[in-house]
Amino acid sequence: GAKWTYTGPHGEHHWSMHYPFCGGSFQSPIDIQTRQLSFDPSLRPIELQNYNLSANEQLTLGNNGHSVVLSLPRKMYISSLPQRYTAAQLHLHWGSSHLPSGSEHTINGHQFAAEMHLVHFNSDRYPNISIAADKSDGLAVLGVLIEIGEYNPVVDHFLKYINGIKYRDQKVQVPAFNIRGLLPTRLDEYYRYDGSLTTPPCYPSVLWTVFKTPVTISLKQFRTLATAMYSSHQQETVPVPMNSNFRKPHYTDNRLVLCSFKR
Ligand SMILES: NS(=O)(=O)c1cc(-c2ccccc2)cc(-c2ccccc2)c1
Ligand SMILES: [Zn+2]
Repeated sequence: GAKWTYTGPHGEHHWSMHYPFCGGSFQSPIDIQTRQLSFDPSLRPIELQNYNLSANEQLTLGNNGHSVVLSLPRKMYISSLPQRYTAAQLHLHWGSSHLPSGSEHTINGHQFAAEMHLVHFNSDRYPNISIAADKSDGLAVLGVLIEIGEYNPVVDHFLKYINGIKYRDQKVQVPAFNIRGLLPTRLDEYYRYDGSLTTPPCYPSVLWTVFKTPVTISLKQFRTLATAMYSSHQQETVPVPMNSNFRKPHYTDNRLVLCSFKR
């Protein structure tokens, strides 16, 4: 598709020129206002199957020009939703080394250092993620807020290979690991709303689950994430550093934002 960026003439305010849904409704991310939440007792703990991958398997870690993307095997899925949502990939959004705030979802206006998205598609209804991507019940994304603190040994399972994917379209194979370890302990406490892809084409096709509890990475890990990669190809004369790859929050309008927990 047409090129898009997070700043400049192809930045998010211009996305709708080539990607009309980006100017539409049900857009993500949003600012989660905890005083406006509706507790929904029917929101069950998130249940994940086959997330505990073995080191004998390999995953593809890539630079797609906008983020670091880790491919996930189809045996991984969410089993607690009305239909099976099968894993496709995970990727991150972050700030810059000078401004370590780059999450997409914010809580009461507070932006976290980064955010991880685990993208799943409705495999009960659609044969693959490309077909599912623009369907209203097509995708389910798990959002994990990331703040700077304790070193995160699980994130290093892929972060330590990031210098092999410095440039756009580079890929490396990495040993798989327990993807569950990337998520917070409490999978029963989360925010839930209907939204969209936070990047073009911004399809309003995402059932969002944002966990209440952030995970931490160390400042050193954050700086690695925020400074290692470029959005440009290796052979390009002008290297474009990849950072601040987050979309600004959108108005919730009259959308209900649910939560699975009281208080
Ligand atoms: N941020 S997100 O979760 O809404 C998201 C989902 C998907 C996505 C992935 C597979 C199938 C369908 C949708 C792709 C991206 C993306 C991020 C960076 C660059 C390009 C695309 C982002
Ligand atoms: Zn994302």
